[in-house]
Amino acid sequence: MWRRAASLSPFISSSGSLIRNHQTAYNFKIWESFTTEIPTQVKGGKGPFICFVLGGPGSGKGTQCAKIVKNYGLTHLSAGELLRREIASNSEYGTTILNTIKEGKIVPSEVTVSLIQKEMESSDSKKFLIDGFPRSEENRAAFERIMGAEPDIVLFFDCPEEEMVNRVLNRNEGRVDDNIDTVRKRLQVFKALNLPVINYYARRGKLYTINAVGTVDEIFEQVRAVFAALKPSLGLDIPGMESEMLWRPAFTSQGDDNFFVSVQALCF
Ligand SMILES: Nc1ncnc2c1ncn2[C@@H]1O[C@H](COP(=O)(O)OP(=O)(O)O)[C@@H](O)[C@H]1O
Ligand SMILES: Nc1ccn([C@H]2C[C@H](O)[C@@H](COP(=O)(O)OP(=O)(O)O)O2)c(=O)n1
Ligand SMILES: [Mg+2]
Repeated sequence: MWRRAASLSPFISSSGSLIRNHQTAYNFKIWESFTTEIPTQVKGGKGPFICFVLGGPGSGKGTQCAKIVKNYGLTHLSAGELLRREIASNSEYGTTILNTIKEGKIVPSEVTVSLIQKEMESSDSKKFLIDGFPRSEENRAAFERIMGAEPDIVLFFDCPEEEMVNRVLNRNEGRVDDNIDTVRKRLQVFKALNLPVINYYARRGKLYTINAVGTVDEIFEQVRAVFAALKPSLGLDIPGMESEMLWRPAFTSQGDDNFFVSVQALCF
């Protein structure tokens, strides 16, 4: 079992804060603290690499996580999937979880964190993609308290509400929460409880905001740029991350011009 102190090391300060040029779907203050600084938690085998994946319902988190897994081999833990599995297993919390999800609300943090904890501690992986978590300050604090860990980076899929609603209503996976009433409630909960967490990580210099409008591949190119940007400062120090992944150039299928255009689009 791994453990890591919840304290943070200083950031590498290489290029200062930058302002993004795409209008955020939510008019909040990512731009004030968005930065290209690469967080450097104390590495050296103390804990796994952790990437949280955030965004509203239908913003494309799961879709992009599947591509990250395929390209970079991180272990994907979807908080929502773990909760749905718990419902399906008729566990003691099943009914409460089901009702909470139908209402578009957030399941008590202890339940969700203990499911994540079980997965992480029984896994040999050293690099985790934790999707749909933390969805509230309470989620975040519970993870830090129980796991003694913080994310190395946080991806935020920034998507306009109507696009998210359309995607959810067309998702077609038979989910109890994919209906107009629940998704509207979920959007309210997202704004009230999740945006503050996203802002928190922006202030900590850990947030990478992805414009979630476009084709799946276009969006993934932005994700690829984030992982490429991690390479120079984290080098081979991300436990378990193969050198091949870390040294793979971004946008291999495109020219250098496209690379810089895309990186600027991501960062400014
Ligand atoms: N870039 C995209 N453009 C259009 N539809 C998308 C895009 N990305 C994902 N989708 C679709 O939108 C729905 C929600 O995507 P999903 O990955 O489940 O989002 P989330 O996990 O954030 O709720 C799915 O049906 C998915 O196939
Ligand atoms: N940290 C979390 C994650 C999900 N949940 C619950 C509440 C969410 O509306 C549902 C579904 O989450 P999931 O991440 O699968 O949903 P989306 O992929 O964003 O549509 O699960 C939770 O209570 N706490
Ligand atoms: Mg999802």
